[in-house]
Amino acid sequence: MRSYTLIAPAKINLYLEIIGDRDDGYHELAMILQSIELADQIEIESNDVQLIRLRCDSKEVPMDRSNLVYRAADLMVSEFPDSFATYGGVDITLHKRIPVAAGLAGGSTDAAAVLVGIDLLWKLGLTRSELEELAAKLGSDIPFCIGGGTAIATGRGEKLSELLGLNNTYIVLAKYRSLEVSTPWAYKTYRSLYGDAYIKDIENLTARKNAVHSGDIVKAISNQHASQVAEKMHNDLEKVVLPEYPQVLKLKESFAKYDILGTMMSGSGPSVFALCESKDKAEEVKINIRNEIPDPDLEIFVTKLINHGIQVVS
Ligand SMILES: C[C@@](CO)(OP(=O)(O)O)[C@H](O)COP(=O)(O)OP(=O)(O)OC[C@H]1O[C@@H](n2ccc(N)nc2=O)[C@H](O)[C@@H]1O
Ligand SMILES: Nc1ncnc2c1ncn2[C@@H]1O[C@H](COP(=O)(O)OP(=O)(O)O)[C@@H](O)[C@H]1O
Repeated sequence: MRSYTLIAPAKINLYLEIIGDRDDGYHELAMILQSIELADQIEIESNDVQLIRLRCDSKEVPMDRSNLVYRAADLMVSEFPDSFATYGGVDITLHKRIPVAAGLAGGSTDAAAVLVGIDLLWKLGLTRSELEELAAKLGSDIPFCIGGGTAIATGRGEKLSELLGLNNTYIVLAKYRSLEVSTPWAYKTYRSLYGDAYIKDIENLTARKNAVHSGDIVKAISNQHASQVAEKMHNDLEKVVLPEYPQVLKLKESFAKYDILGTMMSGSGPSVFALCESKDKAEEVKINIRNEIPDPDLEIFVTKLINHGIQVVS
Protein backbone atom coordinates (compact mmCIF):
# COMPACT_ATOMS: atom_id res chain seq x y z
CA MET A 1 0.00 0.00 0.00
CA ARG A 2 1.20 3.56 -0.77
CA SER A 3 2.48 5.52 2.22
CA TYR A 4 3.74 9.06 2.75
CA THR A 5 6.02 10.65 5.35
CA LEU A 6 5.37 14.30 6.13
CA ILE A 7 7.22 16.89 8.19
CA ALA A 8 4.92 19.19 10.20
CA PRO A 9 6.77 22.29 11.51
CA ALA A 10 5.81 24.27 14.61
CA LYS A 11 5.21 28.04 14.51
CA ILE A 12 6.00 31.02 16.68
CA ASN A 13 4.20 34.37 16.75
CA LEU A 14 6.49 37.30 16.00
CA TYR A 15 3.50 39.61 16.51
CA LEU A 16 0.05 39.08 18.07
CA GLU A 17 -2.36 41.95 18.53
CA ILE A 18 -5.95 41.43 19.66
CA ILE A 19 -7.93 44.10 17.89
CA GLY A 20 -11.55 43.34 18.63
CA ASP A 21 -14.51 41.08 19.32
CA ARG A 22 -16.19 39.03 16.63
CA ASP A 23 -19.80 37.93 16.38
CA ASP A 24 -18.72 34.26 16.36
CA GLY A 25 -17.17 34.54 19.84
CA TYR A 26 -13.61 34.54 18.52
CA HIS A 27 -11.27 37.55 18.54
CA GLU A 28 -10.21 39.65 15.58
CA LEU A 29 -6.43 39.40 15.35
CA ALA A 30 -3.44 40.91 13.58
CA MET A 31 -0.53 38.49 13.76
CA ILE A 32 2.75 37.59 12.12
CA LEU A 33 3.17 33.83 12.11
CA GLN A 34 6.55 32.21 11.52
CA SER A 35 7.39 28.53 10.88
CA ILE A 36 10.35 27.00 12.70
CA GLU A 37 12.43 23.89 12.00
CA LEU A 38 11.27 22.07 15.16
CA ALA A 39 8.70 19.63 13.73
CA ASP A 40 6.58 16.52 14.23
CA GLN A 41 6.81 13.68 11.72
CA ILE A 42 3.72 11.95 10.39
CA GLU A 43 3.50 8.69 8.46
CA ILE A 44 0.27 8.02 6.70
CA GLU A 45 -0.88 4.97 4.73
CA SER A 46 -4.06 3.33 3.49
CA ASN A 47 -5.53 0.27 5.21
CA ASP A 48 -8.27 -2.05 3.99
CA VAL A 49 -10.37 -2.02 7.16
CA GLN A 50 -12.25 1.24 6.53
CA LEU A 51 -10.98 2.72 9.82
CA ILE A 52 -8.95 5.78 10.81
CA ARG A 53 -6.27 4.53 13.24
CA LEU A 54 -3.67 6.58 15.15
CA ARG A 55 -0.43 5.57 16.84
CA CYS A 56 1.73 8.06 18.72
CA ASP A 57 5.06 7.86 20.59
CA SER A 58 4.06 10.51 23.17
CA LYS A 59 1.94 10.05 26.29
CA GLU A 60 1.16 13.76 26.35
CA VAL A 61 -1.29 13.90 23.44
CA PRO A 62 -4.90 12.74 23.75
CA MET A 63 -5.51 9.50 21.83
CA ASP A 64 -9.30 9.87 21.63
CA ARG A 65 -11.28 11.55 18.82
CA SER A 66 -10.37 15.00 20.24
CA ASN A 67 -6.87 14.54 18.77
CA LEU A 68 -6.62 16.99 15.88
CA VAL A 69 -5.18 14.17 13.74
CA TYR A 70 -8.49 12.28 14.06
CA ARG A 71 -10.49 15.46 13.58
CA ALA A 72 -8.65 16.22 10.33
CA ALA A 73 -9.07 12.65 9.04
CA ASP A 74 -12.77 12.60 10.04
CA LEU A 75 -13.26 15.88 8.14
CA MET A 76 -11.73 14.35 4.98
CA VAL A 77 -14.00 11.29 5.34
CA SER A 78 -17.10 13.45 5.60
CA GLU A 79 -16.04 15.76 2.74
CA PHE A 80 -14.95 12.94 0.39
CA PRO A 81 -17.02 9.84 1.28
CA ASP A 82 -16.58 8.29 -2.20
CA SER A 83 -12.78 8.42 -1.93
CA PHE A 84 -12.95 6.90 1.56
CA ALA A 85 -15.05 4.06 0.10
CA THR A 86 -12.60 3.61 -2.81
CA TYR A 87 -9.27 3.86 -1.00
CA GLY A 88 -10.24 2.43 2.42
CA GLY A 89 -9.16 3.66 5.83
CA VAL A 90 -5.99 5.43 6.94
CA ASP A 91 -3.28 4.45 9.43
CA ILE A 92 -1.46 7.43 10.90
CA THR A 93 1.73 7.33 13.01
CA LEU A 94 2.61 10.53 14.84
CA HIS A 95 6.17 11.11 16.07
CA LYS A 96 5.64 13.96 18.51
CA ARG A 97 8.58 16.35 18.89
CA ILE A 98 6.78 19.70 19.36
CA PRO A 99 5.96 20.44 23.03
CA VAL A 100 2.21 20.10 23.68
CA ALA A 101 -0.04 23.05 24.61
CA ALA A 102 2.94 25.35 24.25
CA GLY A 103 1.70 28.09 21.87
CA LEU A 104 3.59 26.39 19.04
CA ALA A 105 0.57 25.08 17.04
CA GLY A 106 1.67 21.45 17.53
CA GLY A 107 -1.81 19.95 17.10
CA SER A 108 -2.63 22.40 14.29
CA THR A 109 0.40 21.43 12.21
CA ASP A 110 -0.36 17.71 12.70
CA ALA A 111 -3.90 18.34 11.40
CA ALA A 112 -2.51 20.27 8.41
CA ALA A 113 -0.19 17.33 7.60
CA VAL A 114 -3.11 14.89 7.72
CA LEU A 115 -5.08 17.03 5.23
CA VAL A 116 -2.08 17.15 2.87
CA GLY A 117 -1.35 13.41 3.35
CA ILE A 118 -4.92 12.25 2.68
CA ASP A 119 -5.13 14.56 -0.35
CA LEU A 120 -2.13 12.62 -1.75
CA LEU A 121 -3.33 9.13 -0.67
CA TRP A 122 -6.74 9.66 -2.23
CA LYS A 123 -5.32 11.49 -5.30
CA LEU A 124 -7.76 14.38 -4.73
CA GLY A 125 -5.52 17.06 -6.26
CA LEU A 126 -6.76 19.80 -3.91
CA THR A 127 -5.27 23.27 -4.41
CA ARG A 128 -3.52 25.13 -1.60
CA SER A 129 -6.54 27.39 -1.11
CA GLU A 130 -8.93 24.40 -1.03
CA LEU A 131 -6.74 22.78 1.64
CA GLU A 132 -6.66 26.07 3.59
CA GLU A 133 -10.45 26.29 3.43
CA LEU A 134 -10.79 22.79 4.90
CA ALA A 135 -8.15 23.65 7.50
CA ALA A 136 -10.12 26.71 8.67
CA LYS A 137 -13.01 24.39 9.62
CA LEU A 138 -10.71 22.67 12.15
CA GLY A 139 -8.92 25.61 13.81
CA SER A 140 -7.76 29.19 13.35
CA ASP A 141 -4.01 28.46 13.03
CA ILE A 142 -4.33 25.41 10.74
CA PRO A 143 -4.57 27.23 7.35
CA PHE A 144 -1.20 28.88 8.04
CA CYS A 145 0.39 25.52 8.90
CA ILE A 146 -0.31 24.18 5.37
CA GLY A 147 2.00 26.62 3.53
CA GLY A 148 3.88 27.98 6.54
CA GLY A 149 6.88 30.28 6.16
CA THR A 150 6.20 33.86 7.27
CA ALA A 151 2.72 35.39 6.98
CA ILE A 152 0.50 38.18 8.22
CA ALA A 153 -2.63 36.53 9.61
CA THR A 154 -5.85 38.46 10.24
CA GLY A 155 -9.49 37.56 10.90
CA ARG A 156 -9.48 34.66 13.40
CA GLY A 157 -5.94 33.98 12.13
CA GLU A 158 -7.06 32.22 8.96
CA LYS A 159 -6.72 35.13 6.46
CA LEU A 160 -3.16 34.96 5.23
CA SER A 161 -0.85 37.24 3.36
CA GLU A 162 2.61 35.76 2.73
CA LEU A 163 5.85 37.62 3.43
CA LEU A 164 9.46 36.88 2.48
CA GLY A 165 10.81 35.96 5.89
CA LEU A 166 14.15 36.52 7.64
CA ASN A 167 16.96 34.35 6.27
CA ASN A 168 19.39 32.46 8.45
CA THR A 169 17.84 33.44 11.76
CA TYR A 170 17.97 31.21 14.83
CA ILE A 171 15.97 31.12 18.04
CA VAL A 172 16.37 29.53 21.43
CA LEU A 173 13.03 28.16 22.55
CA ALA A 174 12.24 27.12 26.12
CA LYS A 175 9.24 25.51 27.73
CA TYR A 176 8.51 23.97 31.15
CA ARG A 177 7.20 20.45 30.39
CA SER A 178 4.68 20.50 33.24
CA LEU A 179 3.25 23.91 32.34
CA GLU A 180 0.35 24.04 29.87
CA VAL A 181 -1.72 27.12 29.03
CA SER A 182 -5.23 26.74 27.68
CA THR A 183 -5.79 28.95 24.61
CA PRO A 184 -9.53 29.51 25.35
CA TRP A 185 -8.57 30.53 28.93
CA ALA A 186 -5.99 33.04 27.64
CA TYR A 187 -8.42 34.73 25.25
CA LYS A 188 -11.29 34.67 27.78
CA THR A 189 -9.13 36.25 30.48
CA TYR A 190 -7.82 38.89 28.06
CA ARG A 191 -11.39 39.73 27.12
CA SER A 192 -12.54 40.06 30.72
CA LEU A 193 -9.60 42.34 31.61
CA TYR A 194 -9.23 44.42 28.46
CA GLY A 195 -12.55 43.90 26.60
CA ASP A 196 -13.82 47.39 27.45
CA ALA A 197 -10.96 48.93 25.51
CA TYR A 198 -11.78 47.04 22.32
CA ILE A 199 -12.33 49.02 19.19
CA LYS A 200 -15.98 48.66 18.29
CA ASP A 201 -16.03 51.18 15.45
CA ILE A 202 -15.66 49.27 12.19
CA GLU A 203 -13.59 51.93 10.42
CA ASN A 204 -11.04 51.94 13.21
CA LEU A 205 -11.00 48.15 13.24
CA THR A 206 -10.21 48.04 9.51
CA ALA A 207 -7.56 50.73 9.93
CA ARG A 208 -5.87 48.78 12.74
CA LYS A 209 -6.02 45.54 10.74
CA ASN A 210 -4.39 47.26 7.77
CA ALA A 211 -1.79 48.91 10.00
CA VAL A 212 0.06 45.66 10.52
CA HIS A 213 0.47 45.30 6.74
CA SER A 214 2.44 48.53 6.58
CA GLY A 215 3.81 48.30 10.11
CA ASP A 216 7.41 48.64 11.29
CA ILE A 217 7.85 44.94 11.92
CA VAL A 218 6.76 44.04 8.37
CA LYS A 219 9.25 46.60 7.01
CA ALA A 220 11.99 45.18 9.24
CA ILE A 221 11.23 41.66 7.96
CA SER A 222 11.35 42.73 4.32
CA ASN A 223 14.62 44.60 4.98
CA GLN A 224 16.07 41.41 6.53
CA HIS A 225 16.75 43.43 9.69
CA ALA A 226 16.56 40.83 12.48
CA SER A 227 17.39 43.22 15.34
CA GLN A 228 14.64 45.65 14.27
CA VAL A 229 12.22 42.71 14.03
CA ALA A 230 13.18 41.75 17.57
CA GLU A 231 12.58 45.33 18.77
CA LYS A 232 9.08 45.41 17.29
CA MET A 233 7.92 41.95 18.46
CA HIS A 234 4.71 42.08 20.47
CA ASN A 235 2.20 39.67 22.03
CA ASP A 236 -0.97 40.94 23.75
CA LEU A 237 -1.52 37.55 25.44
CA GLU A 238 1.61 38.14 27.55
CA LYS A 239 -0.55 40.60 29.53
CA VAL A 240 -2.63 37.73 30.92
CA VAL A 241 -0.21 34.78 30.87
CA LEU A 242 2.85 36.40 32.52
CA PRO A 243 1.03 37.51 35.71
CA GLU A 244 -0.61 34.06 36.06
CA TYR A 245 2.57 32.05 35.33
CA PRO A 246 5.54 33.77 37.06
CA GLN A 247 7.91 31.05 35.73
CA VAL A 248 7.24 32.33 32.21
CA LEU A 249 8.02 35.92 33.20
CA LYS A 250 11.24 34.73 34.91
CA LEU A 251 12.22 32.84 31.78
CA LYS A 252 11.86 36.01 29.71
CA GLU A 253 13.94 37.90 32.30
CA SER A 254 16.62 35.18 32.15
CA PHE A 255 16.83 35.36 28.35
CA ALA A 256 17.09 39.17 28.51
CA LYS A 257 20.36 38.91 30.50
CA TYR A 258 22.20 37.34 27.57
CA ASP A 259 23.31 38.49 24.16
CA ILE A 260 20.01 38.09 22.30
CA LEU A 261 18.16 40.35 19.86
CA GLY A 262 14.83 40.11 21.71
CA THR A 263 12.55 37.72 23.59
CA MET A 264 8.81 37.02 23.47
CA MET A 265 6.21 34.45 24.54
CA SER A 266 4.79 32.50 21.59
CA GLY A 267 1.00 32.55 21.04
CA SER A 268 -0.91 31.72 24.21
CA GLY A 269 2.32 30.42 25.75
CA PRO A 270 3.89 29.17 27.86
CA SER A 271 6.88 28.72 25.54
CA VAL A 272 9.28 31.64 25.30
CA PHE A 273 11.75 32.26 22.50
CA ALA A 274 14.77 34.50 21.99
CA LEU A 275 15.80 35.70 18.54
CA CYS A 276 19.57 35.38 18.06
CA GLU A 277 21.97 36.76 15.47
CA SER A 278 23.64 33.40 14.72
CA LYS A 279 23.46 29.68 15.45
CA ASP A 280 26.61 29.91 17.62
CA LYS A 281 25.07 32.71 19.67
CA ALA A 282 21.86 30.68 20.11
CA GLU A 283 23.85 27.63 21.30
CA GLU A 284 25.73 29.87 23.76
CA VAL A 285 22.45 31.30 25.14
CA LYS A 286 21.04 27.76 25.48
CA ILE A 287 24.05 26.75 27.63
CA ASN A 288 23.72 29.91 29.75
CA ILE A 289 20.01 29.32 30.36
CA ARG A 290 20.63 25.65 31.18
CA ASN A 291 23.32 26.63 33.73
CA GLU A 292 21.07 29.27 35.25
CA ILE A 293 17.98 26.98 35.36
CA PRO A 294 19.16 23.37 35.80
CA ASP A 295 15.53 22.25 36.38
CA PRO A 296 15.03 19.10 34.18
CA ASP A 297 11.40 20.18 33.70
CA LEU A 298 12.65 22.96 31.41
CA GLU A 299 13.15 21.86 27.79
CA ILE A 300 15.39 24.08 25.66
CA PHE A 301 15.81 23.90 21.89
CA VAL A 302 17.91 25.76 19.36
CA THR A 303 16.01 25.96 16.10
CA LYS A 304 15.79 28.03 12.94
CA LEU A 305 13.17 30.17 11.19
CA ILE A 306 12.14 28.38 7.97
CA ASN A 307 10.23 29.35 4.84
CA HIS A 308 7.86 26.41 4.45
CA GLY A 309 5.01 24.54 6.09
CA ILE A 310 4.07 20.89 5.54
CA GLN A 311 6.67 18.96 3.52
CA VAL A 312 6.29 15.55 1.95
CA VAL A 313 9.66 13.81 2.35
CA SER A 314 8.85 10.37 0.95
C1 LIG B 1 -3.09 31.87 20.29
C2 LIG B 1 -2.74 31.35 18.92
C3 LIG B 1 -1.83 32.39 18.23
O1 LIG B 1 -1.31 31.94 17.01
O2 LIG B 1 -2.03 30.15 18.90
P1 LIG B 1 -1.65 29.03 20.00
O3 LIG B 1 -1.11 29.68 21.21
O4 LIG B 1 -2.91 28.25 20.27
O5 LIG B 1 -0.60 28.17 19.32
C4 LIG B 1 -4.02 31.19 18.05
O6 LIG B 1 -4.75 32.39 17.99
C5 LIG B 1 -4.92 30.07 18.48
O7 LIG B 1 -5.21 29.31 17.36
P2 LIG B 1 -5.90 27.85 17.47
O8 LIG B 1 -5.26 27.08 18.57
O9 LIG B 1 -5.91 27.26 16.10
O10 LIG B 1 -7.33 28.28 17.92
P3 LIG B 1 -8.76 27.58 17.75
O11 LIG B 1 -8.62 26.11 17.97
O12 LIG B 1 -9.43 28.08 16.54
O13 LIG B 1 -9.49 28.23 19.00
C6 LIG B 1 -9.21 27.86 20.33
C7 LIG B 1 -9.89 28.87 21.22
O14 LIG B 1 -9.12 30.08 21.24
C8 LIG B 1 -9.97 31.23 21.24
N1 LIG B 1 -9.70 32.05 20.03
C9 LIG B 1 -8.91 31.55 19.03
C10 LIG B 1 -8.63 32.34 17.92
C11 LIG B 1 -9.19 33.64 17.85
N2 LIG B 1 -8.97 34.42 16.81
N3 LIG B 1 -9.96 34.11 18.86
C12 LIG B 1 -10.22 33.33 19.96
O15 LIG B 1 -10.91 33.78 20.88
C13 LIG B 1 -11.40 30.71 21.30
O16 LIG B 1 -11.74 30.65 22.67
C14 LIG B 1 -11.28 29.29 20.77
O17 LIG B 1 -12.26 28.44 21.32
N1 LIG C 1 -2.02 16.11 17.59
C1 LIG C 1 -2.00 16.83 18.73
N2 LIG C 1 -0.84 17.27 19.23
C2 LIG C 1 -0.83 18.01 20.36
N3 LIG C 1 -1.91 18.35 21.05
C3 LIG C 1 -3.11 17.96 20.60
C4 LIG C 1 -3.20 17.19 19.42
N4 LIG C 1 -4.50 16.96 19.19
C5 LIG C 1 -5.20 17.55 20.18
N5 LIG C 1 -4.36 18.14 21.07
C6 LIG C 1 -4.81 18.93 22.25
O1 LIG C 1 -4.71 20.29 21.87
C7 LIG C 1 -4.33 21.11 22.97
C8 LIG C 1 -3.42 22.23 22.45
O2 LIG C 1 -2.19 21.67 22.06
P1 LIG C 1 -1.20 22.24 20.96
O3 LIG C 1 -1.85 22.24 19.63
O4 LIG C 1 0.08 21.48 21.10
O5 LIG C 1 -0.89 23.67 21.51
P2 LIG C 1 -1.23 25.17 21.15
O6 LIG C 1 -2.72 25.26 20.82
O7 LIG C 1 -0.86 25.90 22.39
O8 LIG C 1 -0.38 25.56 20.02
C9 LIG C 1 -3.62 20.17 23.96
O9 LIG C 1 -4.14 20.41 25.23
C10 LIG C 1 -3.92 18.77 23.48
O10 LIG C 1 -4.64 18.05 24.45
